Amino acid sequence: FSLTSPQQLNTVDSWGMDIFKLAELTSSRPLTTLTMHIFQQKRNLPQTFKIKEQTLHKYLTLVENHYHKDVPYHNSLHAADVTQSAHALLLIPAFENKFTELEIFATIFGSAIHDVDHPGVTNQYLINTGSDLALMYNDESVLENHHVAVAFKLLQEDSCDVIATLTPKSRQLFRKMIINIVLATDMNKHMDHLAHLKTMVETRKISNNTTLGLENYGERIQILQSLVHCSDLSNPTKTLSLYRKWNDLVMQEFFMQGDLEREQGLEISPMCDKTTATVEKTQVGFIDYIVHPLWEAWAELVQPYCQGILDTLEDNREWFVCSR
Ligand SMILES: CC(=O)CCCOc1nc(Oc2ccc3c(c2)CO[B-]3(O)O)c(Cl)cc1C#N
Ligand SMILES: [Mg+2]
Ligand SMILES: [Zn+2]
Repeated sequence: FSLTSPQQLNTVDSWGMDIFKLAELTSSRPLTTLTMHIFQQKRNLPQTFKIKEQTLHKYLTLVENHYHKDVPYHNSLHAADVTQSAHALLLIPAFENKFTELEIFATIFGSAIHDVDHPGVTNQYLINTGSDLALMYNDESVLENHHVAVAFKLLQEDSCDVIATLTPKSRQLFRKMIINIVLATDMNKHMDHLAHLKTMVETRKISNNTTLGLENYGERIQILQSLVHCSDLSNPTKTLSLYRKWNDLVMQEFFMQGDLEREQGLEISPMCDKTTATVEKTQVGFIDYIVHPLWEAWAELVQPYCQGILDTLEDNREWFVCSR
């Protein structure tokens, strides 16, 4: 797997990396290529945790194969995009030497697996249709629980256990962090999460200490959860051409779900009815109620490092307003 790393990979540290181009160059194995590159070239994690290159490659290939190629948005390209975005956010100077190697490992790993085996429909759809997954997880964070369970199940495959060399204590902490990070990507948890982030920003202001509160696990994991959640909702903060590509893909996925709901005589979910939805209105609403408040809080927490990202988000919103 000494992939001659496509020159695209030398933009892996930047916010504007074109992951679509990487997918073309790697015959659509972007997740494995990108994550190997970040682990090895950028973070030296196999060295730190004595992970054999073959084990890491085999596991990432298995994970990538468990993303659905026929799902327009929630496939391995989205996972690669979130992983690269999370990697770029971890490089913010405010975080320099703030997180342990295990926390960095968990953040990159958690991003790579955070949507594995996503079926291309929402939690609500799985609940409404009485799916086996909803039955399994009692309607609570159904997809997110499934993503974590699949990721850990795949570790048990032959020579795929990338955390075999960790001490039992580190394995336990790693697993706890992955569960906390991936379950925090459930949109049902978004408002609680945003409230906690705002509290963290306020307390930092009051105590006007410039350093981030990183005393206890609760605060540390909350920053990593926010970092991955922001990466998961980063499409509108990227260059307009990238954002419009992601938007086309997610609307295809939503409309496919709407078609399924119409066929089954179910109420059609918000944003999923291709006969009524106006894509631009959907995006302006998503930015105004979800994405901008989150990124505004995040930018304040790490100021001034994400001001440019917030500016792009606001410009992109204006573009969608004018184009509807
Ligand atoms: C162009 C975009 O920015 C698309 C982002 C996804 O578009 C939405 N996603 C929403 O919620 C989720 C956000 C994250 C995720 C999921 C659902 C399931 O897996 B995931 O972790 O990727 C909501 Cl509520 C609205 C939109 C809109 N538009
Ligand atoms: Mg998800
Ligand atoms: Zn996602």
